[in-house]
Amino acid sequence: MTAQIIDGKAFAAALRARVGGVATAFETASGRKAGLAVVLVGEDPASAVYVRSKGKATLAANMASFEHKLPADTAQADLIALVDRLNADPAVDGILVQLPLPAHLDEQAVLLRINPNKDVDGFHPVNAGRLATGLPGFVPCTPLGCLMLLQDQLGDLSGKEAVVIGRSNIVGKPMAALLTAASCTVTLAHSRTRDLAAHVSRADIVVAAVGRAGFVKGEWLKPGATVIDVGINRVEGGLVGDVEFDSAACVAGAITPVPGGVGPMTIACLLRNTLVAAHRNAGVELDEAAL
Ligand SMILES: Nc1nc2c(c(=O)[nH]1)N[C@@H](CN(C=O)c1ccc(C(=O)N[C@@H](CCC(=O)O)C(=O)O)cc1)CN2
Repeated sequence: MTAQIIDGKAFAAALRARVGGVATAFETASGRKAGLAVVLVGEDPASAVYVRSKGKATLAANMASFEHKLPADTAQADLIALVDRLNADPAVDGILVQLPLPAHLDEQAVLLRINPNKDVDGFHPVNAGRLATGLPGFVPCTPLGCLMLLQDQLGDLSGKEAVVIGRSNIVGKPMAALLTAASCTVTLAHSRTRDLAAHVSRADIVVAAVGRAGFVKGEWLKPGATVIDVGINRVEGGLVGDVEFDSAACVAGAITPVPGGVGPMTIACLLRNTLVAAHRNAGVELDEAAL
């Protein structure tokens, strides 16, 4: 193995500490804590773990955490009514509805109901539009975390060839938009892409977000490429990413592990977005780029 391992866990811990310091200063300046409301519907075990982690991380960063746990058979109207109450609550700066929702609920309608200025997940189409057009808004946490890791690793990304594999609204599309804004030349590849290996072989940066264990092979990579693995696939023996780690680590210059790479950045960026929302809502100045 020759690749450097990108330690997302350590980077995320440092970001959470920085957010905690700024959150304390925010409380002094505004007379209240920044607040994050998290809504969990049902009992999906992985979602319950993520929601618990979010609550703990929020409190540890000196912000207020409001957890709303609803039964799996919650009606659409009741969930919408809760979102409306959170939209109107001045103690709540950020609202997050944990995904996936149970199948009977209309996810898009729920996400559309969140006030875009409290949409710290960055999933509302208004925030997607702001990202696409370079306006200030909220960027989805996982791609934002990937961008931070890439900039820490490579510095200026301008002119780099980047391939993003996966075109979801939550990761692939915003990731491509962020890399475009960072002046990369971006290919957004997906399940219908022909000769994916040829695209990947030209890339300085590969972001894999396809949701298929070990899908990207080491022999596809350009030697020295930086590989960001967004996949979290549960297989016998534990968690693996979308990249075949052992073969990729022999060719890449740097690679994120799974676990301990991109995953921890998701929650750290959620805290960051919540603190940004609090400053905007309270009219307290913040150097957002420095956070
Ligand atoms: N409303 C949202 N729902 C979901 C999101 C999201 O960003 N907003 N993302 C995922 C789940 N998620 C946070 O919600 C999340 C996933 C993974 C991790 C993480 O730290 N993973 C660890 C491994 C954890 C394990 O052992 O299972 C890692 O990769 O190192 C954090 C948050 C879907 N839903």
